[in-house]
Amino acid sequence: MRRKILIVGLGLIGGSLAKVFNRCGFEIHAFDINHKSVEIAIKDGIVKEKIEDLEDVEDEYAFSFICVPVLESIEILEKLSSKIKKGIITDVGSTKAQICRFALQKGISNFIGGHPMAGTEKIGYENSFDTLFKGAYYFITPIDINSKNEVEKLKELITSIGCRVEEIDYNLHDAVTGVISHLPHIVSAGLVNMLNENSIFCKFAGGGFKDITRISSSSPKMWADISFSNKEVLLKLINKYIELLTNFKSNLESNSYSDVYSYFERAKSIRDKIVSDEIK
Ligand SMILES: NC(=O)c1ccc[n+]([C@@H]2O[C@H](COP(=O)([O-])OP(=O)(O)OC[C@H]3O[C@@H](n4cnc5c(N)ncnc54)[C@H](O)[C@@H]3O)[C@@H](O)[C@H]2O)c1
Ligand SMILES: O=C(O)C(=O)C[C@]1(C(=O)O)C=C[C@@H](O)C=C1
Repeated sequence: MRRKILIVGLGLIGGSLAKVFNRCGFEIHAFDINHKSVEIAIKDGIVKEKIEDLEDVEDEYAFSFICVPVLESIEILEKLSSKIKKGIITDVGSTKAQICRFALQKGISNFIGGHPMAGTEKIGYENSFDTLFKGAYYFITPIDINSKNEVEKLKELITSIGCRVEEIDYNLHDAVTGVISHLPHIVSAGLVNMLNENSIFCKFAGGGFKDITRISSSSPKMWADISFSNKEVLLKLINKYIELLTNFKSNLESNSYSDVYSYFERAKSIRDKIVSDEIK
């Protein structure tokens, strides 16, 4: 008998997981408020069964993945944890402190937080693909009440789809992703918001602008949820970023060429190292 995986939220990430787990031989069942995406996935041969209502979920899944925007995830976890007692429940949300604290508070010991550091600016099942996670880092944020055996089982599953698993404390996770993912999305959207639609700026936007703003085509719901879910971290980071720009501004005002040069020189050296480490 094929082992079963439940996916709640069959969008870009849920759909990509469904595709890779189906390829690995699991039987996939799925629930999404957008029933169409599950129906298409059944036609594609990716999903075997559509769950009509989360109240009807049976305790038959080895793994259940919550793949909805982060502010929706807690309610889903609350519902699933009242039904699923034998298998592991995990999520893919971009923030981890809020949901892990909730699981701790409610004593949901079969919940183990997760987060793949892979994605695109596209939304929905129609843009999902089975190689999205290949070679990507995948954070796992266990809590004290998890069984070590179950944490190992989740790590094994994630490794089997080609990810590099990193176990990390949930607070540290949110501090790190605040810097390398959440603040960059806020900044990128800010640059785009400086323009007006159809303006001369849009017409002439070149490679540089398109590179730094690609991620601004991402889901507004996903990013509004992340911003509130990681609010305390982001408020501090935004202050730091304002300070950085303020320093740059005063160096420019005072014609301090060497300081302005150093701003770009430091950035180049760090960015070049990130890219060269990736190739190794
Ligand atoms: N997109 C990325 O780059 C990326 C990367 C890593 C993690 N994540 C995380 O993955 C999660 C999903 O993001 P995505 O990119 O797949 O978004 P998406 O918009 O492509 O998919 C979300 C899906 O969840 C469904 N949904 C929304 N609310 C629901 C609910 N209450 N019950 C059932 N289904 C619901 C939507 O209909 C949609 O199909 C988010 O928590 C996000 O933070 C995203
Ligand atoms: O490549 C992109 O489009 C992404 O934004 C992916 C990205 C990221 O910031 O790196 C976005 C959010 C996730 O939680 C993980 C990955």
